[in-house]
Amino acid sequence: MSVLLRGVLVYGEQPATDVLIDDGLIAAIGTDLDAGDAEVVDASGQILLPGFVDLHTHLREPGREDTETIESGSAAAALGGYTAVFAMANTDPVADSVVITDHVWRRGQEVGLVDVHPVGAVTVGLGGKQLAEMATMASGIGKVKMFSDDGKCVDDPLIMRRALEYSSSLGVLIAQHAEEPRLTVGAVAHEGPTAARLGLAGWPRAAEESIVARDALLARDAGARVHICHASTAGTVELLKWARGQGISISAEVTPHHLLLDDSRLETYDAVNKVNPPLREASDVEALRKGLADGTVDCVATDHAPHAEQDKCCEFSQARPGMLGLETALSIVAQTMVEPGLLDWRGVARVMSERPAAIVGLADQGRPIEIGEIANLTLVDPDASWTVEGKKFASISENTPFETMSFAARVTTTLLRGRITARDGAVRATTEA
Ligand SMILES: NC(=O)N[C@@H](CC(=O)O)C(=O)O
Ligand SMILES: [Zn+2]
Ligand SMILES: [Zn+2]
Repeated sequence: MSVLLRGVLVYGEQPATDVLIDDGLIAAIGTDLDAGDAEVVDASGQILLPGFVDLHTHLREPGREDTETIESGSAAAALGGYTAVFAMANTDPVADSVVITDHVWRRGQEVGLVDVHPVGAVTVGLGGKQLAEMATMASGIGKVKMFSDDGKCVDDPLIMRRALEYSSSLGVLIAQHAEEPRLTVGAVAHEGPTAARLGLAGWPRAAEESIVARDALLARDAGARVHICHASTAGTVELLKWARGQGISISAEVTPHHLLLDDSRLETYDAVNKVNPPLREASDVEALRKGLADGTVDCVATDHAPHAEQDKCCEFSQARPGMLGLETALSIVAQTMVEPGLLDWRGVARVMSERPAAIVGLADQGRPIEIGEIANLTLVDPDASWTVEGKKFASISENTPFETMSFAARVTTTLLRGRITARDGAVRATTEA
């Protein structure tokens, strides 16, 4: 099985070249390569990047297969340019045991469109009281590398401290949903003038920042690493800078929606814009973009959060928080970071593939585009110009805040270990290869 990519710009750089992929590896890079019996992808002017890695995806299996499954979420991921995703543990039942984490990994491999790495829960049932059996999950078939109670904060400082100590002896990563719950009781929107005017209960920046600061100190003392999920405030960016300056091992992600949207979106009371942490102010968006550009914020993660129509199309305070992300992430990063000149395409490779792979320790992802390397690759058309329509997504759910927005760039093709998993809007199941 071989594939010839014709006329691509590797990392967006001139001159255009051909890339031949054979037997899962990059076999040749050069001009006018002989196609032989390879499938030819005419990709002139398209940008070749390492396959994207999403450290933060919700796939809802087991428990809410009416909103997303490992199969539908894998399709969304492949179409979005992803070759690896980390499926969060807040399923039903919670992924706090090796039975669930191994199921997630096995099912992902069966579907074969993207490597679905299970995230294990830090505490039993996301209850925040008792540590889950992290070592058992880490040594299962799913080889859990990341643990998170995402959806909930590990708010008890003693439990968090023990989790960090335990994680560093296991060599795994703890990812924290930074939200001090005492400061967000009943909160549904960013605490600020917009929420005050609209009569929505506010989620203050300090609820996030106080946990980021606390966990940086706990990681320092435990000699451990900590990863901050969905950073949303300018203050978090400042705290990350400070912590790095102290030599603390801290990493952080930002979502595409926090790079593009702010709380002015709430005017319509449409709960499609309700998310945790909430959409903040324009000054936060600006700080997050700058932080991502200068490396203070390590990477982009989608926090792809599918929800059923009945859980979104209701009173704002009752609606579930979260929005889709996998199929729009690259387009938004291109618009918010590449177009204004904050990142070049090499920078996109860094924040969407290389850094996330390094943070979680995936050896086969985020690799350089060189002969002999594993062909986990993504092709981007910078001039595709398309309009978002939720009902056309591979995701079962349709809760996108980007509905009717138009974007210039789009993923056209994804290859997982040399096999085309998505091309021109359609996925290819393993059996068709
Ligand atoms: N981001 C969200 O608003 N929702 C996530 C949970 C989470 O990421 O905190 C979900 O599971 O729906
Ligand atoms: Zn979260
Ligand atoms: Zn999440």
